[in-house]
Amino acid sequence: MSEIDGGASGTPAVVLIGPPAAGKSRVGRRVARILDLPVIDTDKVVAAEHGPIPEIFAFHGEPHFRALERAAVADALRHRAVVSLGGGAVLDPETQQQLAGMPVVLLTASADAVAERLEKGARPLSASVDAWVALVAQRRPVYERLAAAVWDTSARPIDRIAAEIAEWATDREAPASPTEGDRA
Ligand SMILES: Nc1ncnc2c1ncn2[C@@H]1O[C@H](COP(=O)(O)OP(=O)(O)OP(=O)(O)O)[C@@H](O)[C@H]1O
Ligand SMILES: O=C(O)C1=C[C@@H](O)[C@@H](O)[C@H](O)C1
Ligand SMILES: [Mg+2]
Repeated sequence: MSEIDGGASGTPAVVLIGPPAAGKSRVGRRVARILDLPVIDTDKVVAAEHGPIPEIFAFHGEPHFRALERAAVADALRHRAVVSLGGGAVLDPETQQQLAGMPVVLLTASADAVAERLEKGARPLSASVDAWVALVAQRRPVYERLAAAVWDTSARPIDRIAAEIAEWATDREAPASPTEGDRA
């Protein structure tokens, strides 16, 4: 299953949020594989439909990108899938409302861990570690408020983190064991 076609209608098994380079895309792919679900990466959806994200920022500006992102996120959150959101998607009030009650997992990472990762990709709002640190400091309250669980990806293998998140999501959906009263 690709990262841009979402699969069946429903609610997500896991929604990954967090700062740029925290690992949302990589971890999302692995969690989806374990759960045998499609993965939807909203950055990839926007890029597939509208072109590379750095170009959208450069030619049309951030507000335009956010509008495209909001639509992609709203659609993704209506699917039975593992959904990886873009790092800034949670700033949108409509998205915040839609995430209420969903299995939202925050991925975090230290500045040191991210320093190496930022070298590998073009991220318009995180061109330097200092920019990343400032952006995370500003967003942290929103990330933490929306998260039902948190994993730090700084120093642990992606496979272990993904296995734990998949287990958490499965447990969360398991029907509660019957109480005395229910069994009667
Ligand atoms: N637990 C980890 N250990 C080591 N490297 C990791 C880990 N998680 C992610 N990475 C690396 O960090 C980089 C960024 O990961 P990824 O693209 O998944 O982040 P992201 O949160 O989706 O970022 P963005 O917000 O830019 O989409 C990749 O090179 C990935 O291999
Ligand atoms: O943190 C952000 O605001 C962004 C993160 C990326 O995932 C992309 O969605 C885009 O580069 C913006
Ligand atoms: Mg990503």
